[in-house]
Amino acid sequence: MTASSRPFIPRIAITMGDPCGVGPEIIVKAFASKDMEGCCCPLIVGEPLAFQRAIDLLDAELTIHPIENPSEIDETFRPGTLFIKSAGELTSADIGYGHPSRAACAAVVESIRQAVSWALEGLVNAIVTCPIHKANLHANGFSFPGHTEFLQELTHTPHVVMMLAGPRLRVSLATIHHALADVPRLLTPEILRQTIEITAQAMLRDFGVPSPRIAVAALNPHAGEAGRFGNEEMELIQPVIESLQSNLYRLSGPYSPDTLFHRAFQGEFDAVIAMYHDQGLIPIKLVHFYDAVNVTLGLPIVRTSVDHGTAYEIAGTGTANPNSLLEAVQLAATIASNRRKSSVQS
Ligand SMILES: NC(=O)C1=CN([C@@H]2O[C@H](COP(=O)(O)OP(=O)(O)OC[C@H]3O[C@@H](n4cnc5c(N)ncnc54)[C@H](O)[C@@H]3O)[C@@H](O)[C@H]2O)C=CC1
Ligand SMILES: NCC(=O)COP(=O)(O)O
Repeated sequence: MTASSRPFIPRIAITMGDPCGVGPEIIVKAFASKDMEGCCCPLIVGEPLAFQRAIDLLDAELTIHPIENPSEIDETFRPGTLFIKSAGELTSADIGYGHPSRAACAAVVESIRQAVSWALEGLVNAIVTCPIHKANLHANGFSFPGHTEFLQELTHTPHVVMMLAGPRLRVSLATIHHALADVPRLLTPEILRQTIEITAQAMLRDFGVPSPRIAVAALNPHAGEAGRFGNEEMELIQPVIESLQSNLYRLSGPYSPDTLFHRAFQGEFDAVIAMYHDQGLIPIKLVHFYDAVNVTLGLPIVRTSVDHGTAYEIAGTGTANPNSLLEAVQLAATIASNRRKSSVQS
């Protein structure tokens, strides 16, 4: 078989996240299972000590194989070997379970930076990130609210959208990590337009959904009840929806938020645009906590992530569920393949 006739197996860099949380454990569980078999060629960027500790904790049948460059691995995944690029030198004392570590911050940030740099160079087809402890990073000089904004900066992307995607519900956020009191001021026609258009493009190209049905949530109860509970629907959301009617996607709303997510979950819509973080994430985590994936839409690279955080309180207990990570890897592979197909066609 020639290189060009070989099936496309995406190479995926997975970042360790905070080594004091559940990141290394869920990675080890994923690498020890057969669930990634055939889907990709995965490698890790992080602190090898954290992975050896997780292997020992779980008594996993895995061997660590250090690498320097993704091109060193060319085989479709089979359980047994954890290929890892070291991202800094930490000691066991630096990565105590379940509490923030100042010493680990540089390696956490470097692992993300390295994965993005490989993706921009075309050495990997996608990156998957494990959770970081935001407050700890902020306290130690990291100036971004989270991965999303850091990746936006590293890739010089003007606007990105956070989507949480589960099997029956997909939600894009018009605003992300902000105080609730700031949300009405941050919701501008431009932000709404970009969120809707980037979501529509991703539904078409990345998710392969033709003519996607996109529903826009209202901000206020009962979609404002004709102005009685707020004017954002009449003055902002409705005009933006009317200005964006397209023959590529089906856009509608603004809908009462209290019933919209149920309707989308029942299959009436392919994606929902939520106005703020908890409006969108509460419903999706209620129904898809273990199988939703965080996807950054609009980037030139493919990035997915687990939907959960560092879970410090269970770190080191061996009880972390790896399913969101497995879903994130599968979705990254699917998006990478879909992007490749669309670039071949165009
Ligand atoms: N993508 C990322 O980097 C994310 C990072 N975070 C960060 O994580 C830290 C902790 O955030 P929390 O709000 O406490 O959320 P969390 O998701 O870490 O924990 C919430 C609850 O879910 C449980 N949980 C989380 N993941 C689990 C898993 N894989 N298996 C079993 N149980 C699990 C935890 O034990 C806890 O009871 C914060 O610093 C936050 O900023 C939160 C979300 C995403
Ligand atoms: N609540 C979702 C979240 O915090 C993920 O943020 P990011 O690190 O992916 O930007």
